[in-house]
Amino acid sequence: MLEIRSARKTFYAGQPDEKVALDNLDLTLQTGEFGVVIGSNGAGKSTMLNAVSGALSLDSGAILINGDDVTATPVHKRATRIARVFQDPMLGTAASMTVAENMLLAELRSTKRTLARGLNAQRLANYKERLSVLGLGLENRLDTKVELLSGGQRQSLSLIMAVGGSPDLLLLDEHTAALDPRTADLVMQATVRAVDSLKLTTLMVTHNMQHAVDFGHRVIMLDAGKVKLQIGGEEKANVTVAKLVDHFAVKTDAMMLGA
Ligand SMILES: Nc1ncnc2c1ncn2[C@@H]1O[C@H](COP(=O)(O)OP(=O)(O)OP(=O)(O)O)[C@@H](O)[C@H]1O
Repeated sequence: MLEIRSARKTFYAGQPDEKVALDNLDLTLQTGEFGVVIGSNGAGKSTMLNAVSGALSLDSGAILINGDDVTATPVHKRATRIARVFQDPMLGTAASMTVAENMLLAELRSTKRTLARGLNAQRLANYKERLSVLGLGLENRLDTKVELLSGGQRQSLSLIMAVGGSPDLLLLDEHTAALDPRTADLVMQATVRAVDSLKLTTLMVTHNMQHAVDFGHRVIMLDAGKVKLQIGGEEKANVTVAKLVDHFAVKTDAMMLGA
């Protein structure tokens, strides 16, 4: 479970270009819930993820993970509980190493074990099983160098590597934004399979309205550092891209009228 309580973050406080990025933002994500965060540029989406991961400290407010207040916990300590996948498919994996070696690296990072026993049969079987969850055939390419994989396969590998340590929370930071539309859809399907099978509590930021409609349990719309709208349950099941875009349009009209 993730709780963000009255989170406030101001950049350049007291200066002419002061910017309130998070404005007493409140958000709760239940254990096993998949929340999809949308919002126009500058709404505060990245700032919120950075505050949750610990990359950015809040001016005030609190972040709780499974009831533990981690607000003052440094980013490297929080990393043991939080997995994060970024936009760039090149970032999360080592290109010159094989799929299996990348999986081993991720395992060692999350468990602090030594390389002593390396890629033994038990580990390889475990990696195959974990990779098969993605439905991309990566389990049959353990000896392939990662540089030979497509961007989508590579991003999906990053995802499965990130969640190997059974994190309390998965943060997806526009992780399909750098991919072509077809590949982005494939990665989203692989993401949902991984999230469902591992029952991960997930917060995903996306600019892709179709993905916000198609995936996740709840759409969370941010605006000016606050949660403007949340759509879950039955309403989420029936929401359309047009309806979501309407909500953006309302805001834009209001801004044009100087509201
Ligand atoms: N490091 C920073 N220094 C100064 N201002 C910042 C910084 N990070 C974000 N901001 C400002 O805070 C506000 C929120 O930015 P943020 O990046 O969180 O928005 P976003 O919703 O992620 O936008 P986008 O969709 O463009 O990524 C913006 O006005 C932005 O200019």
